[in-house]
Amino acid sequence: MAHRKLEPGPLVIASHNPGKVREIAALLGPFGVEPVSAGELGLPEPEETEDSFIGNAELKAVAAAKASGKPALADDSGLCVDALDGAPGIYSARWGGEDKDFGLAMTTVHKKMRESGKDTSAAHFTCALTLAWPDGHVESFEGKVHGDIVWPIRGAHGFGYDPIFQRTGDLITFGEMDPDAKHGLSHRADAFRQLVRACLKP
Ligand SMILES: O=P(O)(O)OP(=O)(O)OP(=O)(O)OC[C@H]1O[C@@H](n2cnc3c(O)ncnc32)[C@H](O)[C@@H]1O
Ligand SMILES: [Mg+2]
Repeated sequence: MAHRKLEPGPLVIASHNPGKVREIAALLGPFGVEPVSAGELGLPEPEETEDSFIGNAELKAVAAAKASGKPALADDSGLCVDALDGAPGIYSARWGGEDKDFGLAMTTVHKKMRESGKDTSAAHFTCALTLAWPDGHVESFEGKVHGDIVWPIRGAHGFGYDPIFQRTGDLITFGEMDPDAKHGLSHRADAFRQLVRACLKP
């Protein structure tokens, strides 16, 4: 079935994570949409009750589109560590606790790896992006980037788990990478390319 195209105009970024909102606004830069964040509109942060990245991205995008009456774009993403059977996965934000402390979350990843007898592990980031319209129509895309967990943490760029993730073939972590470079090769960039092809190009 044909994908629905997004018309130029306002687009709600249905995320309460300032790091993500920054990256998504940068990715949307060239496409003539006017990003406005859920925080700016005072939209509530829905509880993420689904058991998949796409399920939670759809839940967040549909809630924001219905509440605002405008198309909305949500991102559900996370770090999946092979040595931890894919954890933290969809619980990546929750490992930061109430204070959203990703120093704590990264230490927890390292501690659990050590407990399972591993000092290193392959890992990947996943990003599900959903565009939703006020009538309930959704378009969803999933992107990935593969790499390894490094310890100790390195770099102060990006957000979340960036300082412990090194993409396969790179010598620097996402935390050490220039933000523009990360925008070109991340899990979010991968999902975004699919979304652009399907919904933003005429
Ligand atoms: O749900 P919203 O409001 O968008 O914000 P959130 O931070 O709760 O977002 P998620 O529920 O999708 O949780 C994803 C978590 O995974 C981590 N994460 C996702 N993408 C990342 C990236 O590019 N770099 C580092 N960590 C990332 C980060 O810690 C996020 O908090
Ligand atoms: Mg969340």
